[in-house]
Amino acid sequence: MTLYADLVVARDTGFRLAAHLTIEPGQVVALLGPNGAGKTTALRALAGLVPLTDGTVRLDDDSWDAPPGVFVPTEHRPVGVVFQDYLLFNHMTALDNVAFGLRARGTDRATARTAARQWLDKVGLGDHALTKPRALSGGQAQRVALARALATDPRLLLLDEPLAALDASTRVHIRAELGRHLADYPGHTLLVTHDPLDAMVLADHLVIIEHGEIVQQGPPAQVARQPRTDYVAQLVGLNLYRGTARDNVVTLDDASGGGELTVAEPATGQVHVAFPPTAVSLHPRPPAGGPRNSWPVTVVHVEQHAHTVRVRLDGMPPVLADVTPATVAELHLSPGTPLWAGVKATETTTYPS
Ligand SMILES: Nc1ncnc2c1ncn2[C@@H]1O[C@H](COP(=O)(O)OP(=O)(O)OP(=O)(O)O)[C@@H](O)[C@H]1O
Repeated sequence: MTLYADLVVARDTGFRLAAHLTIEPGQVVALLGPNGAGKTTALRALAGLVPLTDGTVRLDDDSWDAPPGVFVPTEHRPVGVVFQDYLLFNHMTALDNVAFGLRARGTDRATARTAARQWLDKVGLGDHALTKPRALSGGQAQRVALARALATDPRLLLLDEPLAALDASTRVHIRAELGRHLADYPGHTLLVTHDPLDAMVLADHLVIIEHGEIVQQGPPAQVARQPRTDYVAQLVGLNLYRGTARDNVVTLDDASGGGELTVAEPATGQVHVAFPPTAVSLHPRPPAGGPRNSWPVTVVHVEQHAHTVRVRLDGMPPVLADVTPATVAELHLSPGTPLWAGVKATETTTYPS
């Protein structure tokens, strides 16, 4: 059951979205792009909140939009949406908010409330069933919105900047939790976000749009390795690993390339470690002094962007480094050059995975 979307939406402001998306069952596709690129328009077109000007949206043979003949309104699409500001009803309890979607689809009151209670338990809010949204924290409100979207058993889950309203520390936890729910969700997910970290951690496939058109797509690691535009290079330029933390040392998984990193914040258990390519320094010999990580690497690829050069290096772990053109000349960087990579522990961010 593939979701096919050939989205064409022309606005009278002159903006035109023309993007082709496919999402497989269980897949999480992240749609990234600068302000005004057309991300929300794409999400709204899938939800049936904006009709297509041309193209089609269909789930296998079930057509939802195919102008001029076919348009299935939102309430008749098997779609769950989590909006950035959650759009919870303030006069209703958390339970009634979650039950609402089911009631709107014709489920009787008792069945809707039973299902809503189960979903609140699943997102860890069983004790807050009778709380009204204003008395919930941002993270709790986000979970209610997710439970409401999932309670209707949608085939397509649409998440519009689902973590944007949260403060940084809550965001870390809710991101990990959302990742667990998405891993269990068998349907198709589209995540619209500005945040490359959300996209890299939560999605299997990135689609980047600029000016209404797709400029690049692929698995996160591939897009990060081979960005095609400056915007993409800046956006996804993130070294991201998984491993097991014990105090300040993280032993990286084989899938992340192995090796060990010393991090600033002590942690235990499974974690992600991230740092930007600008935090990586390159040296001809092992760098001396300071609380830094250093390990031997070999240059795989050197790519010039507008103001920096991105260097892809193999090692344990492999790493991306952004350096100046002067450094490229000074260190004679070309594929095969052996070097040492250095990253200060204080430049790393660690969070539970
Ligand atoms: N209801 C509307 N009527 C006409 N034009 C619209 C409407 N909504 C959005 N647009 C225009 O469509 C274009 C794409 O907007 P959209 O909100 O989809 O971008 P976005 O990538 O989601 O941006 P942001 O990250 O700022 O939310 C913009 O030029 C915007 O002005």
